[in-house]
Amino acid sequence: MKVSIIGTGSFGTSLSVVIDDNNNDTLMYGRNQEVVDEINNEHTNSQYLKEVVLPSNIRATTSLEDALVHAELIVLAVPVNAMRPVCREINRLNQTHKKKLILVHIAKGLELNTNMFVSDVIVEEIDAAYIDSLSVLSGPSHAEEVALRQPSTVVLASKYPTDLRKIQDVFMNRYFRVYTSDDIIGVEIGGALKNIIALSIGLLHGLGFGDNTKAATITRGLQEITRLGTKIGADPLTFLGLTGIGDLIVTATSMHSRNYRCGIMLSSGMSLEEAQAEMGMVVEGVNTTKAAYALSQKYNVEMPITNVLYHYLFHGISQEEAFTKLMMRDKTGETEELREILNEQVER
Ligand SMILES: NC(=O)C1=CN([C@@H]2O[C@H](COP(=O)(O)OP(=O)(O)OC[C@H]3O[C@@H](n4cnc5c(N)ncnc54)[C@H](O)[C@@H]3O)[C@@H](O)[C@H]2O)C=CC1
Ligand SMILES: O=C(CO)COP(=O)(O)O
Repeated sequence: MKVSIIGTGSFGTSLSVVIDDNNNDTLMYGRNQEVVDEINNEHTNSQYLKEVVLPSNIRATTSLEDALVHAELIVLAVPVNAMRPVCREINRLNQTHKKKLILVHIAKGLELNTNMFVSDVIVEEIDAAYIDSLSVLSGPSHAEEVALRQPSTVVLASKYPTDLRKIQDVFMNRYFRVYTSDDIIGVEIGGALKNIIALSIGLLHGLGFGDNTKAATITRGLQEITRLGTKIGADPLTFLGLTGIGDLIVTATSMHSRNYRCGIMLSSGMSLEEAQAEMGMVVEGVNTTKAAYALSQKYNVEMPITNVLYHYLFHGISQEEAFTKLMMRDKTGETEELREILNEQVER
């Protein structure tokens, strides 16, 4: 297949290796001329993936129109905050070309201010008449390891009933196993909200807290992600899978994770702005904490960790207040709140 990857950052570049290994004709679009030249001439992308040599047939362009014309399938591999402008531009260019688009996005987060899922942002910006299919690819998959062909497993979930098998073949191979799902809400919520928990655990790690506290945060974090997701209409089983607990483990326990590392930087006294600038790559957990906090209020779902991180990051509550809020909140059964939400779903 002819595949265009929109975005020459960490994950877009690592997926170019997978897609090229599967004998697809791979073109990357990037807005930065130097990065594009480096991919074409040196077959590296040293700003985002050090020590990785890309297959020499992967090409890159700074022309979004060329990428659109080339594509039988488009992989949208930009951060959440870039998804809307990029899709708007694709849609504008497509008024001339009138292509029916097969779209796969890989962004993990919620849009700031609108609190929307990425797939909904895409649908808002690209004319329905031009969308043939729209899927999300998500799961435990650090770009650094995918690019080195380390065995990884992900999930492809679609918004529309579509021929997922055809898309699965573009990505799947002996080191990149792709499962399918029809629960796009669950897959997107899991991918987005694990960043909040990873950021929290990075903070805890940096502040010197131990394994008990981290295990509690991962487990109770999954519980609150599942509560919000189920309330919004996700299948609760999705959170037991790769895009739920799987991505939570890989992100909340790894120095590859930008969210985890951002938490560590904050614990050393850096401001949010300083930590994000130092990272030089997207830290989706920051905006997603704001958006998820807003959703928890809107849907009246208890999300204590998200709530505390939100107030810690944006309203300067102290560590002591944060722990009091978490440890001394109203007494409850371990699964009581989730059970109530599940019962509501059954009644509907
Ligand atoms: N890095 C990883 O291991 C993984 C990342 N993701 C998700 O993928 C998304 C992208 O992440 P990364 O590739 O890691 O980010 P990154 O920070 O490494 O790269 C982002 C890329 O997007 C480009 N970009 C930003 N705004 C743009 C615009 N308006 N037009 C064109 N290009 C634009 C940047 O120039 C850069 O090349 C995020 O939502 C992240 O959560 C998903 C799976 C794994
Ligand atoms: O989503 C990821 C791996 O699955 C990467 O997480 P970070 O954005 O925290 O690096």
